[in-house]
Parts: sequence; structure tokens; C-alpha cells
Amino acid sequence: MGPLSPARTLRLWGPRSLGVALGVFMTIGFALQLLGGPFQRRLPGPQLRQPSAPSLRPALLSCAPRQRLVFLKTHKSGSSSVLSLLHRYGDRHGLRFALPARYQFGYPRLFQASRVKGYRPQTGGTQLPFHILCHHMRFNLKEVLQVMPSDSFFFSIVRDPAALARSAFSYYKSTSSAFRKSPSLAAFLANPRAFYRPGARGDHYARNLLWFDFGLPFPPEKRAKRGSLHPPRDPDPRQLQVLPSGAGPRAQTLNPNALIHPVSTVADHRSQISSPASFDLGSSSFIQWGLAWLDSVFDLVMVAEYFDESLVLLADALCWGLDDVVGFMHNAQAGRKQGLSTVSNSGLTAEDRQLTARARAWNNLDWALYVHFNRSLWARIEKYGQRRLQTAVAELRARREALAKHCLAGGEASDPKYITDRRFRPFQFGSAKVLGYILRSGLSPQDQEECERLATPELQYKDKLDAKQFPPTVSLPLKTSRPLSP
Ligand SMILES: Nc1ncnc2c1ncn2[C@@H]1O[C@H](COP(=O)(O)OS(=O)(=O)O)[C@@H](OP(=O)(O)O)[C@H]1O
Repeated sequence: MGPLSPARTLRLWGPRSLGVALGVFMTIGFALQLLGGPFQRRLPGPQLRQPSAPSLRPALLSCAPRQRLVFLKTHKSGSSSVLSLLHRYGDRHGLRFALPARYQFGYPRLFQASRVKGYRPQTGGTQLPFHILCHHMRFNLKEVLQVMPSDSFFFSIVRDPAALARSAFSYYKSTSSAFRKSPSLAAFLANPRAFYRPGARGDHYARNLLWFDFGLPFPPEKRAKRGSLHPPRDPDPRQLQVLPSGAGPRAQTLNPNALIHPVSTVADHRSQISSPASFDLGSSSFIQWGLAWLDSVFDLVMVAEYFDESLVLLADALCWGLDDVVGFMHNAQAGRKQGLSTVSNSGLTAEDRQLTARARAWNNLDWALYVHFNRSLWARIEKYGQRRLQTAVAELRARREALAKHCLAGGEASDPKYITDRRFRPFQFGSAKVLGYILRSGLSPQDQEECERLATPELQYKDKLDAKQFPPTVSLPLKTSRPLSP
């Protein structure tokens, strides 16, 4: 849809030599990666939205809020909390969502434009454009660009694979055949190959789920010798948090078609192009290639462990206000230690630490992805200014707390058994309860509306947007054969 921007055209129809591209763009990438976003302008909002909420940029320098967004909603990574703010923003501003017929775009198959409700490529440019594409998919750039303009803001979120594995195990226990067969996550990670069969039903949930969701190809499985899985060494938490600006290269000229269809689509150029098929797919050059490609496509990758820092950077990059990104946590499973930091290892028992190391080793591609985007995030934070970020994060948290006190019964999330209003009861799945919200009574009509938006779970919100975008057609009464009376 629409002409491709030069940058993303390059990304699609890239250079002849992948090796040269990697070298060149690892250098150029630093500069591009570190360029700041546009300037901030506050938007007017309803009463609950603080008129005095701080602008992230000096007031004199304004910018136009970005409203063409592609959010890759990765699994078990805090993505529903991001979805909630996108739903609210789009709803408030009357933006058009590219929606799936149900709740996902044919997942786990690669995204296809034809899965978007109301997508009609034959209408010769007369179709109203979409603003936001944000529901679960396995990313497929070529098809995404059929639906969304190439200069949309592309972003996503990653989470430490150890935390993600804990979350995925309890959520997909009955969906993944590998998880179903194993009595516990510890037992699974002690000997994953005893349970895991690549390609078996739902087993993409059991290994390198982020890599899978980003639509990247997988190395062919080599039979590993027993005991050959080496856990990565625990990272130095300081290194993980604030690495110098070794941020990812923007490999703008890589060819994602080659990535997605490694063999068939590069066949014509094989003599000139180093395709992923020519790598040892398990090698670090293959991983670097995948990461460089992601850098060339995604404008921002948030990190769940630094969710609020990521939100501030998101607001800055989109030229949105802090109020636009403040919201409640969605899809949290009850009884999980939310404060437990797998990144810093603080508060972890020896058993927890072993499980963390094993989970990262088993999910080696996700771990590489996570470390890479963690570095990019902190490079970006350096650029933004640590002090400035801390101030904005503190403000964001204060706003969230105030909203929770104002909107929610008890001021916090509730066990779903107490949520009797179906509009607010989150979809229950997996072996743990998924928490939700109960609204305080006695809210003013305006506050009620805003609090409802904040508390509405993703499925109900998607249905609401769907109904708004595709209002039921009013069927006119059929003509009767009875002659009209004079
Ligand atoms: N703000 C924030 N910061 C950190 N972590 C967060 C946040 N919001 C949600 N979560 C946690 O993310 C888990 C749910 O992820 P998703 O919403 O991506 O899940 S899903 O794939 O859509 O089902 C789920 O993890 P578990 O509770 O460990 O299962 C949530 O608690």
C-alpha cells in the first residue's frame, strides 16, 4: 500500500553482498541508531488525563505525533500492556486498526495481509488507510508492507528469556507438547531434548519464542550430545544495564525475503549474495545477521525489565505525551514474583539461578536477541540523558499510582474470581490465574470512561474497536408484496 520509503525499499531489495553490508552498516548503524526522535507536543485530553503532565521535550520545540504504527506483539513479554496503550490511543484519536478476524493473524503461520479484516488490495488506492497494526503475528515484513506504509514506526518488546520461559511454561503448559510432557519447568530445562521435538504441536512456545515471533528462520537442528548445552555465564548486571553505545547496526540493505525464504528467493542472485542459507545457521554470524536485519526494520525495541524506561523512550520517539503511555499492567499471572529480577540475579535462590542460566542457554537465540536490544535500549537512554529519563520515569510512575488509586477498587489488580463484570474479566488460560481490574464505584461519567479504557483487557478492547470500525449494518425491512396504501 503506497510507495515504499527509500530506507525500507533498501531493506527489502538490499545490497549484493551481505558481508559488505554487515561491515558497512555496523558502522553507519551506530550513528542512525543514536539519532533522537522528534520533539514532544502535548495533546489535550479528558479530565483524568493530567493537563499539567510534563512534556518530554522543551515546550517551544514541537513535533507532530506519529500515528502510523506497527507493533510486533511478541508473546509473554509484557506486550498486552503495550497493546492496551495502543488500543486507548487509537480509540481516543479515532485511528483505524488493522485487525485480525479473531484475535491473532493466523499465528503461528507467518503474517499474511489477507488476514487483515477489511483489507482490499483491489480497490486501487481508494481504501481508507490503516494507522495501527498491533495484534499477535509471526512477523513477515513483506506482507506487513502490503497493509502499512513503509514509513510507519515499527516497534516491539523483548523480555529476558528466563522470565519469559517461566511465564510461557505456566501459560502454555497444555498447548505445547514439550511442556505438557514435562512435570515442571526445572525438569524440562534439566533435559529439554527429552521433551522437545522441533515442529511438534505448539513447541515454538518452548524454545526461542521471541526469535520465532520476529519471523526469523531457525538453524537446522543438530543432534546435540548429552551435556553439550553450555549455559551462558551470568552477565554482569551493570554490563547488561548500561553498556556503551555498542547499539545495533542498522543494516538497511539486507534482504528480508532472503531471510524469510532463504533458499527460493535468493536463488537468482546466489552467485552474488551471501544469503543466510550460505551461513552456518547456528553460527554467531548468522545470529548477527538476524539482529542486523531487525535493527534495519525496527525503530525501537522495548525491554520488559525496563518497561517504564522503554515507555518514556517510546513517548519521545512518537512525540506523544506521558499520559499517552501511562497504563496498568495487563496479563499478569497470579502468584508470580513480579519483582524478581532475573537480570540482576538479586533475590534469586541457587535453584532460581540455575534455572535462569539453563533457560537462557536453551533459548540461545532469544538470549542473543535480548542482550542486543538491551544494549540498544541503554545506548538510547544514554543519548536521551539518564537524569532526564529518571525524572520522566518517576513522573510516569506517580501518574500510574494516582490513576490506580482513582480508578481501581483497592487501588490494584484483582483475582479474576472477584471480577464479575465480563467487560473487565481477562481471558483465563494456562495453569495460573490471569489478574484483572475492578473499577471503583462513584466515578464521574468522564472518569468512568477513561478508567474503563485503562482496565479493559485486550480481547474485549479488540472487540470494542472491531465493533466501532465495522458497525453492524442495519438491515432495512424487506419490501412486502402488499401494495402501498394511498
Ligand atoms: N509492565 C510490565 N512490565 C513487566 N512485565 C509485564 C508488564 N506487563 C505485563 N508483564 C508481564 O508480561 C507477561 C504477559 O505478557 P504478554 O502480555 O506479552 O502475554 S501474551 O503473549 O499476550 O499472552 C506476564 O508475565 P507473567 O506474569 O510472568 O506470566 C506479565 O506479568
